[in-house]
Amino acid sequence: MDRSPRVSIAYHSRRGHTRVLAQAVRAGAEDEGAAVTMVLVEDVQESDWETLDASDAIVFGAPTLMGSASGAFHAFAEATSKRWGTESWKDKIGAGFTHSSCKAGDKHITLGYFATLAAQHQMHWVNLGLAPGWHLSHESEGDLNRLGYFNGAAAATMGDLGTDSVHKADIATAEHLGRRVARHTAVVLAGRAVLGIG
Ligand SMILES: Cc1cc2nc3c(=O)[nH]c(=O)nc-3n(C[C@H](O)[C@H](O)[C@H](O)COP(=O)(O)O)c2cc1C
Repeated sequence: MDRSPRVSIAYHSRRGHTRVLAQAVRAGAEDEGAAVTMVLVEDVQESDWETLDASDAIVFGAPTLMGSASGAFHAFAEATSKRWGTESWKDKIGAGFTHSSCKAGDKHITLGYFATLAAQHQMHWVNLGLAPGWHLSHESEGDLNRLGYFNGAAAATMGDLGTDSVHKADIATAEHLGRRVARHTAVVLAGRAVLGIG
């Protein structure tokens, strides 16, 4: 493969916490050599659609609101139906992350929804790839994947706290996801090049 993996992060954030995660995913992916573009799903321009269409991987991100991805993200997901119709995102890499106030807060539904959206587009889902942290008595809240999710990166910040309070372990977990997506995308691109399947 003679080019960097192209990774887009398509996300929504109301108050900035999910943006902190998006920036961490970006940092991790860039650390692994990916070219990363951020797409704000509440304001998708034609150039953003072109960026998404040209991406090797798309990472979905949104706060969990009322037990699922935010309404703005769902509106974006509906707008991707044109790509669904043309199967133009088929075989891209997909992954996801979410933030909410509660430690659990039904975030698994948001991550599961992202995986379903990727499956509808016939994409390949990359999970978090971490054992759960902070689940044995000698472990700590500072562990990677401290909230114990598998389908993507999840973070929790109490509802009255600002973006400075996003937990360092959650930021590191999001960085891990970005590195994993970039690495896996590079492997897929190299494999396709060797096999001559584009
Ligand atoms: C309408 C609404 C619904 C919410 N629903 C949930 C929820 O289901 N679970 C949860 O843990 N937090 C919930 N929250 C808290 C949000 O997840 C939290 O404000 C959000 O993740 C902050 O991220 P942001 O700064 O990126 O917008 C809700 C907040 C609002 C305003």
